[in-house]
Amino acid sequence: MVLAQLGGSIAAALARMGRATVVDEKVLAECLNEIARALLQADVRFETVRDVRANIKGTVNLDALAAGTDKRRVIHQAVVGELCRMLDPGKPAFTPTKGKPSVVMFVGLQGSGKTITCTKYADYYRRKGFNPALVCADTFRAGAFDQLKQNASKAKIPFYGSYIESDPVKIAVEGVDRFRKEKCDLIIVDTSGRHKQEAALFEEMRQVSEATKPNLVIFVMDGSIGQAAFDQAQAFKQSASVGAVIVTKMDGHAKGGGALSAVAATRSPVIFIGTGEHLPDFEVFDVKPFVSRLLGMGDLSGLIDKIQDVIPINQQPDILDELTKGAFTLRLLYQMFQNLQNMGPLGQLFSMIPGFSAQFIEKGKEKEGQAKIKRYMTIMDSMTEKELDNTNPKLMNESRITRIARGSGRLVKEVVDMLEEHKRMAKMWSKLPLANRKLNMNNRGSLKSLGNALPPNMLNQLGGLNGLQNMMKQMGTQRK
Ligand SMILES: Nc1nc2c(ncn2[C@@H]2O[C@H](COP(=O)(O)OP(=O)(O)OP(=O)(O)O)[C@@H](O)[C@H]2O)c(=O)[nH]1
Repeated sequence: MVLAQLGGSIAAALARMGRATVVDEKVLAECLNEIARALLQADVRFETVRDVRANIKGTVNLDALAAGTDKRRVIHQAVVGELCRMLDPGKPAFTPTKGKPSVVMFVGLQGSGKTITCTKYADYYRRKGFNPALVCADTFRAGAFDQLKQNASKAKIPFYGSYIESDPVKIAVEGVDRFRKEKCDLIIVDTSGRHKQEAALFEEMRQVSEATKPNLVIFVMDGSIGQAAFDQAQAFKQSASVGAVIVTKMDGHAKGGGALSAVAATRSPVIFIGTGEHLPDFEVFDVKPFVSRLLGMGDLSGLIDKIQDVIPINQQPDILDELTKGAFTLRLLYQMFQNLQNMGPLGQLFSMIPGFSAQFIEKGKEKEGQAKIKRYMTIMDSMTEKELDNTNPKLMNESRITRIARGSGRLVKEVVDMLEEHKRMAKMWSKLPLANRKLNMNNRGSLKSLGNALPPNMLNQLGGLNGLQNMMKQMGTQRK
């Protein structure tokens, strides 16, 4: 996952604090030191880190806590709350409405990833049922139109541009008019970039904007510039009435934390992040779910989106009933893995599932995650029906484990590891109150808002893979 290292360090600091016999000022200070170090390493501004730290300390106030209060929980909540605050500009951006024509203009420096991001954005909304179109008003860079054309064709999105016309305003107006007539509800205008912020760029942006009257101007920024994002975002915001930001190249960049927090400090909402060079490498940026995923606590709303994108309704297994009735058996785990394998980029998915460890999430380690699932499934293939449906912890004795290992061609240690992992998930599952297992949600909107509204620790409580299964079940009733 994006910023897996930062998330991992903060989660580790919290876990260490959680293991302390007594949580006192010293333990809290150590935990905060570790968190501050992790944030600084992710290139978050010193002043921001200082404020985060002071605010957590102010919120927690150990001395004032009533006897019997779960201090670990209070600290955990304060950290999550502060991380959210750090990344939240406090105002939402314009979002297009299906069936109602919107014009969205993209601006940014050359090489920021603007062109591919336009297509990712169009593709994202196409998958949501919109009818998007792309207009290439970048006449500055030779080859810009070809690049957009190539991307757009690949994504099957209509496009407009010209090899000979050199006036970006003319192209933009023609393109927007044409797609308005064709009843496209999301017309995306890609504008020229420049190597640096310069007057000519801002003047061109102003002219295109005046001529096309966009509902939203999106500034695309390279996330690897870290804290420098503040000045850049500020300059674009002032010169081009930027309404939202997309931060690209968040994959594998330690400075991403700096970029995100710096953009937020300009009070510009970050709406998506780019996490690679391909179309699906694009994630909605929503502060609470992002922080939740960052700390390995899952992101239910993102997961719903993903599931709805990839799994046809008639292929949804109806296993919620089994889950609500019975225990979290190995058979259920097997079925969940089976479903997960159909869902595409595993790294992205795992980070949305509460309870999955950071190793599953880290970008570049998806293959290992996938291999692990395959391994687990091979092991389970060698189990008897009784073993798969078993709820008695004593059943899996040495001789059974040895037999399963031999049968699946895996090491005994691997079988034991899998059983341990299953035990961990089953434990999370068992902690969940029965009422929560039967979440009754009637529409996608309420599901999404629930995912967003839940405090992260509650998301955590939803535990393991059961949240996923609840949602799968819901999909069956929502997509009519
Ligand atoms: N790793 C990574 N690379 C990205 C991402 N987004 C874009 N890129 C790459 O960044 C490079 C520049 O992307 P372009 O789309 O050509 O950049 P641009 O901003 O449109 O450039 P101009 O049209 O000249 O303004 C390309 O090699 C992209 O593949 C991302 O999220 N991650």
